[in-house]
Amino acid sequence: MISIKGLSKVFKTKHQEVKAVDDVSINIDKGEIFGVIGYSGAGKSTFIRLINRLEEPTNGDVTINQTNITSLNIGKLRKERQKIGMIFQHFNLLWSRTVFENIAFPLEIAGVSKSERKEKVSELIELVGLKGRENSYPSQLSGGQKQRVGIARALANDPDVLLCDEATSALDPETTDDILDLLVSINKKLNLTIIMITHEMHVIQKICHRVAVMDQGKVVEQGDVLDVFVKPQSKTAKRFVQQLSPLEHNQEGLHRFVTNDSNSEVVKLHFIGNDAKRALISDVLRKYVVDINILQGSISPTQEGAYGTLYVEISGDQKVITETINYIQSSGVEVEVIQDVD
Ligand SMILES: Nc1ncnc2c1ncn2[C@@H]1O[C@H](COP(=O)(O)OP(=O)(O)OP(=O)(O)O)[C@@H](O)[C@H]1O
Repeated sequence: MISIKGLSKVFKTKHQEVKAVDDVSINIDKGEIFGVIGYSGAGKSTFIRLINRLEEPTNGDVTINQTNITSLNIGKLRKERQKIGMIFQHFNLLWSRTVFENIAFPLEIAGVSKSERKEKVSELIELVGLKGRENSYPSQLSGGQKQRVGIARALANDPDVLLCDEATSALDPETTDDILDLLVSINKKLNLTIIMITHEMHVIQKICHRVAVMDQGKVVEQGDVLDVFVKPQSKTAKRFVQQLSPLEHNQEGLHRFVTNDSNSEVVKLHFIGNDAKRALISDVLRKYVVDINILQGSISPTQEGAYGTLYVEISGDQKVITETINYIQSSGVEVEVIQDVD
């Protein structure tokens, strides 16, 4: 549905050139929530602004529903932009207008009649959970409520795509989760495609189906959220994943828990999707005469299912330990034998 090919943006200043976005290619499916994560300065904001041409690309193409956005003249671009909603970190509301008037604004610009505007705005107010606040001004609203107005306004012209530029970065953790839940429910209800720019791995974990990791203008990794979380390939993705769930990727200090029994192996088990719900340990103990000492573990939910990691020490007869590991592996749970326990 969205095809981004070889997209680049070079900013030329007096003394230097900055490649803010460097040859980025991404395909996004209809109804997908696609996350783009990167540290400050990675080029995320520039990238998202290139999609609706708030920023003009230096090179490359953005095609949405077969329309090449990059080649449109300004008149056609304006029309096409009505199908691309956008929300911002600092909400960008009109402070002299009420909630109702803010949401009605894009409809006024699109030339929608007063009675239709009223109907549509009421529908949107209901959708984002702001009933009763129609006549409030932005200054009278909390951050979460302001972003709900931003979302309603972005949806006014029934867009095909919603661009979210750090939409939860100014909110506290609880309000962030409320807004993320709202975005998921809108995505499901309207089958709306959402592109989410963020520096928070929690946002990706909670709502995205796929993710691209940006570093110095380039996409250094992209894939299903579960895959990137379980097996991050790039240095940047590894850093992000580790921040979110340090336990899973940090085996330092494990030596404090192992028995140092010569007849034991320390292994790391990776559970993905439905495997995370299995009672694997009791299953193994019913089948094999071994002891299992749980060292550390965690489980994290994502939009695409849960993933978890468990470090265990398996003790017993070496032959039986090997059989146990083979059995766990054959049941679909990935096993990594840890040779040197830190
Ligand atoms: N208008 C501009 N003129 C010159 N350089 C710019 C301009 N906008 C962005 N840049 C540079 O492009 C690079 C990418 O910036 P961008 O804001 O896209 O990154 P970001 O990942 O969104 O970071 P942040 O989250 O801090 O905004 C940075 O080096 C920035 O200084």
